[in-house]
Amino acid sequence: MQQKVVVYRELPDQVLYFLKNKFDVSYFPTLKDENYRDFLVELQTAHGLLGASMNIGQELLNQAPNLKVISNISVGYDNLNIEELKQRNIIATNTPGVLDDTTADTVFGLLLATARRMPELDHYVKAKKWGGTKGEDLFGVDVHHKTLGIIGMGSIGRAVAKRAHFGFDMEILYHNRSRNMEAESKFDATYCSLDELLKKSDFVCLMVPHTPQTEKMIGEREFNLMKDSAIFINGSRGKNVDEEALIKALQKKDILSAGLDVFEIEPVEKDNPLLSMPHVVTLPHIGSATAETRAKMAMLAAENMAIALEGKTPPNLIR
Ligand SMILES: NC(=O)c1ccc[n+]([C@@H]2O[C@H](COP(=O)([O-])OP(=O)(O)OC[C@H]3O[C@@H](n4cnc5c(N)ncnc54)[C@H](O)[C@@H]3O)[C@@H](O)[C@H]2O)c1
Ligand SMILES: O=C(O)[C@H](O)CO
Repeated sequence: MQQKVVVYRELPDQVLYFLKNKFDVSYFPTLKDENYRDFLVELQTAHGLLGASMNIGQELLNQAPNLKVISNISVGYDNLNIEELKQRNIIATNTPGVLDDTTADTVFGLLLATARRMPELDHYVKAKKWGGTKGEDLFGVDVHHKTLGIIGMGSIGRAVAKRAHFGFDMEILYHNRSRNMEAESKFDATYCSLDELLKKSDFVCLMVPHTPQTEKMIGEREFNLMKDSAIFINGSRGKNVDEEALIKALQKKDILSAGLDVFEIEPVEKDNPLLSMPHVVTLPHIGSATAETRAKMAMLAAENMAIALEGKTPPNLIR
């Protein structure tokens, strides 16, 4: 009998074709209130679940008694409780590597856009305010030759460092769980304590996973340590930051501005004060979202699923 895979994300045709060749596929390109019941019914007989970012807790797992594999189309897996999955003999996989450059492009783009106030200036031009001379009130700050502090020198952190070092002559400081020799030798990055990084950096870029240890790791104390001229960039997870403290730091001008791809609550709440700060640049958690990279992530997730359901160890097993 064919094994069943439930998919809860829209997939490129070739990925769907690949899965359908091997499995009985129940496909939910989007999950809404209207089809959630059907999704739960399909889950009852599913061996695999493939998608991205849905929080998969006990309640959902109780609806999936035959589940053996969860394949995330993302590198982050804070939507899963790995210990709980282990107890249930369910294995999980993610999609590292294939999104590094695309995500680093977004993060660096966010850094540039925030430093040079590009969204604000775009509004200024389109609002037909561009008359005569442009005064200092429209100026941004330089990125090149400044100091970039990267917290989390993993795959994406290194791709950000590469851009900063080779493209912008930046000095790179980093803080990580352990020293990263590749970053030190290739990008001249200097390892330092979190506090030292916060005090010395012109740009602070957060690239750690969301775990119990990183939850709200950047809060009031950390914003106070940053320079008044610092620009904070978060390309990781919103929950790694105390968002209330970030809002206060921006309001009190303890830091200059922020570029954010991620928020504590997503989609971001409509009354979030960050949305009414013109100098704060916001993106809708879109770091890896190009058609090419999302297709690669989806195919890698499908391959992980296929290998795992064959009873073999998938390349991106989360341990
Ligand atoms: N914005 C987006 O669309 C987007 C895209 C991809 C990834 N992400 C996020 O970025 C994260 C990092 O991705 P990656 O592929 O570089 O992962 P990675 O595992 O290669 O790197 C993470 C790094 O963080 C370090 N780290 C972990 N906990 C730490 C701590 N408490 N203190 C200091 N350093 C710590 C690790 O040592 C590692 O070097 C993902 O987990 C995900 O949450 C966001
Ligand atoms: O973790 C990831 O891969 C990104 O945040 C996309 O969800």
